[in-house]
Formats: sequence, structure tokens, C-alpha cells
Amino acid sequence: MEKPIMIQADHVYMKFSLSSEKFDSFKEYVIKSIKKQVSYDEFWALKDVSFELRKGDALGLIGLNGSGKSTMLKTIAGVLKPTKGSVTVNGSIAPLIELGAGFDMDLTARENVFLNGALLGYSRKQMQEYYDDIVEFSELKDFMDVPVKNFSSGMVSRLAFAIATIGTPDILIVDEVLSVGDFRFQEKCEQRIQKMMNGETTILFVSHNINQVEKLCNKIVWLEKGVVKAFGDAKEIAEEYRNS
Ligand SMILES: Nc1ncnc2c1ncn2[C@@H]1O[C@H](COP(=O)(O)OP(=O)(O)OP(=O)(O)O)[C@@H](O)[C@H]1O
Repeated sequence: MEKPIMIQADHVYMKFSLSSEKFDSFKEYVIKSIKKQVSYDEFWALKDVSFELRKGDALGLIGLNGSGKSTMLKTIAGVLKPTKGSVTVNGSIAPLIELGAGFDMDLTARENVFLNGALLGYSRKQMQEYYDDIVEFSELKDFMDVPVKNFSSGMVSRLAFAIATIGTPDILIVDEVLSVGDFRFQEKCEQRIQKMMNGETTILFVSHNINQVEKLCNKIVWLEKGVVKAFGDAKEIAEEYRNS
């Protein structure tokens, strides 16, 4: 029996408006925009993107810089609303986008664990249960009472990854985060993602590392200038991408 559909992207279009003029000051911009003298260039970051993912699928999004990968993830995470088309998501999402974006840099790591937990919808009691696992996974035991502003970017990512992957979300969105942190930690993150996949979590993964995508994913969407160039079996498309 086929597994249930978790994500359905249906003819998704995303338009950004880019101001084509330069302004010397904000005042000039406001005056011109009131007078409707500001012209905008339309830019379509996604054009007619469709695909569906079933429970337990791991999708790699690949493509050159600016091809629309992050924009696609953001529409699935609900951060952006498609200009046209629709994205249907069935289940809870743990978004690992812009890791650490939910941190208050003046607070300690410990305080941020509870703050982020609340943002992810967990109670304080649940976070207390997860706390030791977060500390152990992030390997930051000696730094939990240090303000996060004193952390290196790798340490921030480790803490954010450990928090975002607690529990068993239905859908895990991973945007480039595995390229942060050292090699050994990346492997640890890969293992955790693989474990979640075995636990039937559906994964969406953006990376420029095609070997990593091939290793982790069973499906690939290859975007080119906002259009789906290919969607299907990860091994076949990875091979095609490497030869392109
Ligand atoms: N908020 C925005 N406003 C205007 N343009 C945007 C916005 N966000 C993205 N874009 C544009 O949309 C296009 C796709 O961007 P996106 O970040 O999705 O690409 P990407 O494939 O993730 O690229 P990269 O590999 O560099 O991370 C780019 O040309 C980018 O400049």
C-alpha cells in the first residue's frame, strides 16, 4: 500500500518585485513611491513547480545559486505564500532554516533552549525532558550558561540543530545547515537525519553537495531558474546533474 502524501506542491509560482531604481535617501523613496514614480521589475523565482512527497521520503533540492531552492523550502515551511498555485502540508514541520534565527543572542544557551522550545510549540516540562539530549548532542555542556553572542557560528548551528531535531516531527526541513560545523559534526547530523527517516519523518534537504544529497535522499527536485528540470529517483538525477 502506498504511504500517505505529506507534501503536495501544485503549480507553485513565486514572484518577487525588485525596485529597479536607486534612491539617495529613504525620504526620496517614500516621496516617489507616494507619487507612484517607483518602478518595479518582476522576478519569478519559482515557475510552475509541482511535486509530491510521501511519508518517509527524503527529497534533495539541487540547482545552481539562485535557482529557487530556498524559496521553495520557505513556501513549504509557510514562511512565504506562493503568488500562484498551492502547497499542501500534512503534519508538523521542524524547519532548520537560517539556524539560530530564533535565538536571542543576549540570552545564555540554556535560556535559548527553552525560548526555542516554546517557539516550536513545546511546553517547559517537555523541554526539561529533552534538555540533556540537546546538551549531549550539541556537545556544549560547558557552555550552557554562556550568552550565545559569544558562540562561534558552528556552536550556534550545533545548538540550533540539536533543538530543532528533538522529538519526531512529521517533516524536517534542512537548508544548507549540514555545511556548517566541522566534518565530524556533519556526520553526526547526517546520522540523526537518517534515524529520523527510518522513523518515517519526511525530509526536505537543500545542499550543494551532490554526494551528500545522493547519500541521504531517495528523490531529487532539480531546479533551474525557478523551473523543475527534473524530479524523480535520486541516484538517476544525481548522475545526470554530475554530468551536466
Ligand atoms: N525576498 C526576496 N526578494 C527578492 N528576491 C528574492 C527574495 N528571496 C529570493 N529572491 C531571489 O529569488 C531567486 C532564488 O533565490 P533562492 O534563495 O531561492 O535561491 P537558491 O537556489 O536557494 O540559491 P543559493 O544556492 O544561492 O542558496 C534569487 O535570484 C534571489 O535573488
